[in-house]
Amino acid sequence: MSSHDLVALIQLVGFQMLLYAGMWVAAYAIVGEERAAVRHWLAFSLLSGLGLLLIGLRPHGHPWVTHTLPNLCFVLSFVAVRRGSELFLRMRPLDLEHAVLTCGAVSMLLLVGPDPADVAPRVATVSGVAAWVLLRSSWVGFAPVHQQFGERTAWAATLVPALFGLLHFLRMARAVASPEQSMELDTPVLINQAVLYFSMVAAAVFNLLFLFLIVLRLMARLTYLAQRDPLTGLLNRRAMQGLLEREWQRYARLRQSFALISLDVDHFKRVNDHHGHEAGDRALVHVAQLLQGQARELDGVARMGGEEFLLILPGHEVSMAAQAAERLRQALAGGPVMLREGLDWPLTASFGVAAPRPGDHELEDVLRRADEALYRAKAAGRNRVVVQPPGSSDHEPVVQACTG
Ligand SMILES: Nc1nc2c(ncn2[C@@H]2O[C@H](COP(=O)(O)OP(=O)(O)OP(=O)(O)O)[C@@H](O)[C@H]2O)c(=O)[nH]1
Repeated sequence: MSSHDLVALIQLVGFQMLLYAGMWVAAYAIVGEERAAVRHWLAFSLLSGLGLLLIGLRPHGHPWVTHTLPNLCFVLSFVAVRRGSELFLRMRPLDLEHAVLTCGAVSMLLLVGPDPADVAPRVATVSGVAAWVLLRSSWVGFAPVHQQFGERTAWAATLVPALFGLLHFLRMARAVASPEQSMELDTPVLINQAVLYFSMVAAAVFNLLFLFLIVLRLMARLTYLAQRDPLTGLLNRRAMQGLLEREWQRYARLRQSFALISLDVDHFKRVNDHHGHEAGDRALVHVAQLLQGQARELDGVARMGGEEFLLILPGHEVSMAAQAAERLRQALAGGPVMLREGLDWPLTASFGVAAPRPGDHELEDVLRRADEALYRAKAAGRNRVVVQPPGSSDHEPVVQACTG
């Protein structure tokens, strides 16, 4: 490859990086929580693109601009890409290490200056930073990517940067071992061509993969939000409907039991009327936390609307569910809720418990009995659990526990 062709390749890679910078600018508007990471990746693409285009200006231009400045850009871009990835993967950024690396490399480059006789220290510095950042992030980043996005993604996200890091390591080793053979990036030798071709591939893999991972994360977040009640974070009615249908199918096909606990906070309107909607919200969050805290991992806990909640307990017979409901009732009634600083309020709830039984044709039969039991609990004076045991008449629920 001629010197002219190599410069053209450098400029091509530079423009490619600027294109990715444009992509991150466009992505910035939609990425929400990932903005901090995207800012770093935008800086990475911009700085490395700028550095490459400045190299493309050689032999014209001031040596500080065409020799030292590009290398400064590369050092900063490598640190930026690593910090962005740490933020994206929810790792604690290693800022002390970043600062030491940046200060050390920048001081070295400024100290050495653009003199053509000092190619080796410049190459060793930049390739050393690149090798360290790429190899170390691949090593440390594998586990979090694996945990969050799966094994194949982890290999894709770490193998290419690791190989690119290895290439930089070889370039650094050559600059240290035989400084006289060390060549700037625009010198047409094999290692420089390899670095440039590989950087095209690595940049494409990195930028497109991480854009894809951002989209994946956004989709997961949207799915999560579509299933949650915004105030309490519990499942919403729609998500609970899905769980109910799944459990009903299991019961209908395999006779695997499940039970429902329907509960409604007593005299909740008074909280709003006396202390305002915000205090009411605080009380609802308290109930939600209590229910979620007591539930098993496989139980479903939903806010069905207003001050009404529903729990589904897979594998539970009705008697076990009644005991669970009684525990919840006692826990709620056991202490007042702090509605705000200095304001405690006694809160109780009424509970209705039901489970499928022979003769049920559809899920609605069980839901109706749970609602009926709850209605009876309210009618009987509130703050109690009413159970409709399997086999009893729909119209004769049993008062299982009663206080208040
Ligand atoms: N703060 C707050 N209040 C809500 C919310 N959703 C519904 N409510 C209120 O919940 C109250 C429900 O009142 P009612 O249906 O009369 O029931 P209650 O006062 O709990 O009486 P019983 O159920 O008969 O014990 C109403 O005042 C609603 O405005 C909410 O998201 N936040």
